[in-house]
Amino acid sequence: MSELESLYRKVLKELGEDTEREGLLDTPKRAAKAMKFLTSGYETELSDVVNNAVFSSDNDEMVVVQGIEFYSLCEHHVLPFIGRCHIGYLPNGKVLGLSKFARIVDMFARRLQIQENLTKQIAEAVEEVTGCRGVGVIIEAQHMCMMMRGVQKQNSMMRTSVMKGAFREQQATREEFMRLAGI
Ligand SMILES: Nc1nc2c(ncn2[C@@H]2O[C@H](COP(=O)(O)OP(=O)(O)OP(=O)(O)O)[C@@H](O)[C@H]2O)c(=O)[nH]1
Ligand SMILES: [Zn+2]
Repeated sequence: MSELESLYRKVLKELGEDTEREGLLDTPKRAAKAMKFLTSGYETELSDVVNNAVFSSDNDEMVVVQGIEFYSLCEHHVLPFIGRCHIGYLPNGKVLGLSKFARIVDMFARRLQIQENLTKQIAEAVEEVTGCRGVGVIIEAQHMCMMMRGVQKQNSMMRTSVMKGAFREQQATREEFMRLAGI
């Protein structure tokens, strides 16, 4: 039994559960496996995710990848926050393989996070791998710690953004991004 598995067993016992009953026999193992997956971003590096899928291109117009869904865990309550991420960038001779945007999002989402930091880490990663002239990231998410417990608000949405380079300096670039991202 792994350390994580035995800790989950202890948690179940502390909650007053009978860990020997049929339905719970494999639960510590399953929970440990699930949590390892949900935090697998800690074992992932940007270079592995990108896998050299950066291609030369003389198209220097804005590229937007809209609506990348993600599942993360808030670092305060270890409860899920779930949402969508929109990424835009202005290439500077190099473009990134399309699927890699989603892989970058997952790499950072599968860690304990706050939404603001997740947004910033994604923007910095896109900037680092593409050397782009600017990048914008917007995340819209709902936090289970605010829905299932605590203040129990079901309909609020948190929207965070990070704008870098031309996206920060030029209003028109920022607006084009918002329009293409459907915000
Ligand atoms: N800014 C930000 N806050 C977050 C995020 N995820 C959770 N939180 C907040 O973190 C705060 C933690 O507040 P505390 O007062 O220490 O914890 P708490 O008593 O459980 O707070 P309540 O949720 O208000 O019951 C709460 O306001 C959460 O809503 C996030 O991604 N970004
Ligand atoms: Zn929380």
